[in-house]
Amino acid sequence: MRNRFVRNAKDKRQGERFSLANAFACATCGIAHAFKTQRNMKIHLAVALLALVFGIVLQIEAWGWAAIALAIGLVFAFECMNTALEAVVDLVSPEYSELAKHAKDCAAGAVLVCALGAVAVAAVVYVPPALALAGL
Ligand SMILES: Nc1ncnc2c1ncn2[C@@H]1O[C@H](COP(=O)(O)OP(=O)(O)OP(=O)(O)O)[C@@H](O)[C@H]1O
Repeated sequence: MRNRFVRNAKDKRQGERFSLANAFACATCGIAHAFKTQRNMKIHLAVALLALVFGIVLQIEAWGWAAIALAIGLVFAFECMNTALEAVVDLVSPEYSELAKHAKDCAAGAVLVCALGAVAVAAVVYVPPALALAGL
C-alpha cells in the first residue's frame, strides 16, 4: 500500500492531494528527527526551559515574553534547517568536498548567529529585572 505520508515531485505535478494533517505529521517528524539526532537541539531545549524559568522568576513583561518566544523559536527553526541541510549534503556529497564543507559550515554559522542574537535578547529582557530583584 502506498505510504500516505510520501509525496514526490510527480505526485505534485499530477496535483495529487496531500492533507493538511499529513503535512503537519511530516513537519512533526522533522522536528522529532532533529531532536533525536542533533545534540545541539537538546542543548537549545535545556536553555529554552531555563529561559522560561527565569522569565517566571523575574516576572518579565509581555514584550519580554514575546521577544524570548521569538528568539527560542528562531533558534529551533534554524537548527531544524541546519539538520535538513546536513541531510541533503550527506545525500549528494557523502565524500569530502570543499562545497559540502562550505554549505555545512555556513548552516552551522547561521545557527550560531541566531543563538548569539538570542543571548543579546535575553540580556535586554532579563538583566533589568534581575538587577531590580537584587536591589541594584
Ligand atoms: N562531505 C563533507 N565534505 C567536507 N567537509 C564536511 C563534509 N561533511 C561534514 N564536513 C565538515 O564537518 C563538519 C561537521 O559536519 P557534520 O555533518 O558532522 O555536522 P554536525 O556535527 O552535526 O554539525 P552541527 O554541530 O553544525 O550540527 C561540517 O561543518 C564540515 O566542516
